[in-house]
Amino acid sequence: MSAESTTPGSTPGSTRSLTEHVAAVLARVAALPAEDVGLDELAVEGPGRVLGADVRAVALVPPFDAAAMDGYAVRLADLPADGSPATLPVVGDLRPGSPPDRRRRAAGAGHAVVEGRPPAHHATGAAVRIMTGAPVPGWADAVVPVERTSTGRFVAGGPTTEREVTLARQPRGHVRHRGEDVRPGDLLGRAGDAVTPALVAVAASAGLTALPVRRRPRVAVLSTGSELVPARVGSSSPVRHDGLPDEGRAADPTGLIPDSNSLLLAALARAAGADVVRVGAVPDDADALRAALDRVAAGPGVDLLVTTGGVSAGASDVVRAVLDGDDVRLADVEVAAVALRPGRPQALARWRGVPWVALPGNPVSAFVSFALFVRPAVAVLAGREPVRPVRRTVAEAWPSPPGRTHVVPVRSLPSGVVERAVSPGAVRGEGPGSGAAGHATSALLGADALALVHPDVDKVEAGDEVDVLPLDLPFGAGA
Ligand SMILES: Nc1nc2c(c(=O)[nH]1)N[C@H]1C(S)=C(S)[C@@H](COP(=O)(O)OP(=O)(O)OC[C@H]3O[C@@H](n4cnc5c(N)ncnc54)[C@H](O)[C@@H]3O)O[C@H]1N2
Ligand code: MOO
Repeated sequence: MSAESTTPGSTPGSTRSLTEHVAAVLARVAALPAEDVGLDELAVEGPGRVLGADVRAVALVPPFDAAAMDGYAVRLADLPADGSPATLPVVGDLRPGSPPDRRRRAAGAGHAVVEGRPPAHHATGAAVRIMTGAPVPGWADAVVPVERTSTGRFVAGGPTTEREVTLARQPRGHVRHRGEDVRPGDLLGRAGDAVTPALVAVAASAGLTALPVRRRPRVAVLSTGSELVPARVGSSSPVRHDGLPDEGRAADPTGLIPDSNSLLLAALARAAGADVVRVGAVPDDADALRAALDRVAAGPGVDLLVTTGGVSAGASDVVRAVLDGDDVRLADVEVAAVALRPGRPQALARWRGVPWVALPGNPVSAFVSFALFVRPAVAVLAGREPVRPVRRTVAEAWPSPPGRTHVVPVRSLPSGVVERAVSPGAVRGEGPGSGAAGHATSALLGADALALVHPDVDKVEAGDEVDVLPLDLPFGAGA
């Protein structure tokens, strides 16, 4: 994040810039230890694992000289140098999986041992049928593709029938040479790189059976608010579906709303490469929150607690009530007003030693706060570099209230410029919809990045460049 000035806010606690709060969060986490995990497990586990150490090859790839084409292995010296054809006896048939002919290579002469046939000796040389991937005999130095020979083609599964073959030198040898791809000691991946499908495959080819990877961070997410009910189909949904003309606008009789934040944060944490423990909603009751935190923090291996809501100045702000109280389980409390819109009220602490990032409850604020503070923390725990903002040109002007970093959900157009992502309400001409409002979550639906407009800027003009934090790099290799 770029450096910026701080602006006083109404939320109690110290006032700080976005950059300062990012630093405060990251100061509380460190890379988890590395452990060796088998390639078979890594292959099916999915993305999110990061190398804890450099990885080097221990074997040659290819491990032996191998045919790159189905055809005949020959010794070039046995074929006329002017490219005219020669007829050679076919003395063997090598398939992938056949052992290399070490005995004859060591002797430096003679021909391949034919499966089921005795070795043949021909003063003028010989050819051996060879299939792609089979070891090339030590005496041979080229493979002539079958379609360039008198045989024309091989019949799959058919016997070796031809006793001789007519062929000529080809411009290419069609031999994959031992170790030409990878040699022991070659660097395959660096500490901090994401485990990719290619790395798993190359490591296997290069003689490794496991990789040193950091444990996947385990993140517990918990939302607070007595207004929250689980978003379950068929439950006592507070939304009216009575078919009245004002359906969807009717005043909700219960004051309850679906708990969308714990779903949002769980999905974001998963997309950031974490394992997730989703607690769901806890009512605005300090004892209930303390008990929920205890249940999560006492469990095995939770590396980060993330809560939403209850962090501002309201009478029922339960996170504040717990953070402001005296408790032996609580440590290192920082309550901050961050010069950020949305996402100003923030708090940090430890509960039973587990780092706790308390995000505001407004859903867009929670989303933005996750992207700015929690995703980088997950990256650090995982041993990855956090995703960094990039510069992008904006397609259209928009107002930007100065004094705070204005976070605007944007989407990238095919030309690479970005425009604001808007909510259905804004499309209808109602509501703020630009995502500037902390509650207009639907503006996030089409967003692939967050524009971070500097606190000094009061208007973004078409053609301006702004910092943009990509949202679509869930398991990025550190780019
Ligand atoms: N006097 C002040 N009031 C407020 C301030 C302030 O500085 N002084 N800050 C405002 C800002 S900015 C924000 S953001 C919110 C954040 O407050 P809280 O973290 O205490 O959030 P809540 O009050 O619990 O909830 C805010 C809003 O979001 C809805 N919400 C909460 N959790 C969920 C959930 N899990 N799923 C869906 N929706 C949720 C909640 O119902 C509220 O509408 O405070 C302002 N007030
Ligand atoms: O900052 Mo609140 O987080 O504006 O919505």
